[in-house]
Amino acid sequence: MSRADTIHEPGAEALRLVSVTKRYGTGGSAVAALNGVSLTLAPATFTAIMGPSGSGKSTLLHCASGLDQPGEGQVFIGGVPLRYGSETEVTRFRRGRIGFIFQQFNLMPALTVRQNVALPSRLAGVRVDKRRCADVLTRVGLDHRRDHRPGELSGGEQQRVAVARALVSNPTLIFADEPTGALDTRAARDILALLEESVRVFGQTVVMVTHDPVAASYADSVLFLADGRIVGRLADPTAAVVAERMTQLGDEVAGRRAGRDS
Ligand SMILES: Nc1ncnc2c1ncn2[C@@H]1O[C@H](COP(=O)(O)OP(=O)(O)OP(=O)(O)O)[C@@H](O)[C@H]1O
Repeated sequence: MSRADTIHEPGAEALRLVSVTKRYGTGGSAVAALNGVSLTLAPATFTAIMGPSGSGKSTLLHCASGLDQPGEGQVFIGGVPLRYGSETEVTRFRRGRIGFIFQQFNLMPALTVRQNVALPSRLAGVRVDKRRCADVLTRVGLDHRRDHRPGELSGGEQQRVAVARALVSNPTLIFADEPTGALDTRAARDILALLEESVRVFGQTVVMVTHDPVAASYADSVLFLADGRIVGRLADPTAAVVAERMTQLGDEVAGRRAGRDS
């Protein structure tokens, strides 16, 4: 696969959220998982989302990617408003725009590696480009395992298949929810290197939720969330500085929650 095949044209923005709010439940038991979040990410950037447990990281990823619909606010992907409708419409909208990588890989155990990579195309009713599948499997170093099933692969290899599946439609945006959470250090490094390559070589935009300061240090910047709000941004993060900020943030949030509960 040549760089010219896949590089994305620079545009004004890859992702924009405007005053996105998401509440769960009603009345006294309502939880504001996101509370008026606005952000703009430039193309070909790598952003990590961090924050204490329950701060809204997964909800942010789900709302930004169309897996979930915000209660209020708007989401734009490459300047185009995210559309909600039937599953088919949403799947079509995402194709070529959005790729997902999850902590638990989410591969279909009965399908081969190649069939797993081709699945998003099939679901979107698009012809499966065998050459493209082979190219992305080569990129993640697994074309020689294309006829194996996920159960025959290590966790790190399964996550590399999931990366290939996310890349096959050449999306402008890749959302990763704790992509290294279930992996050992070496396998995690392989996945982070692939995400980094997507940004630096292929011009894609990566948004990654992580608890791991080392994983976050691969990003260009870290957005910190607390209680459903963006409370900080760190450019050129190092693992040590990220770890320190996370400790501070955890203490602040715990202090606020204790104050509310007393
Ligand atoms: N489906 C749901 N129903 C009710 N409350 C929910 C639901 N999903 C999330 N929440 C609540 O919204 C808040 C934010 O959740 P979210 O999963 O986005 O946090 P997070 O930062 O990803 O947490 P973690 O790091 O623990 O995965 C939490 O208080 C959570 O309990």
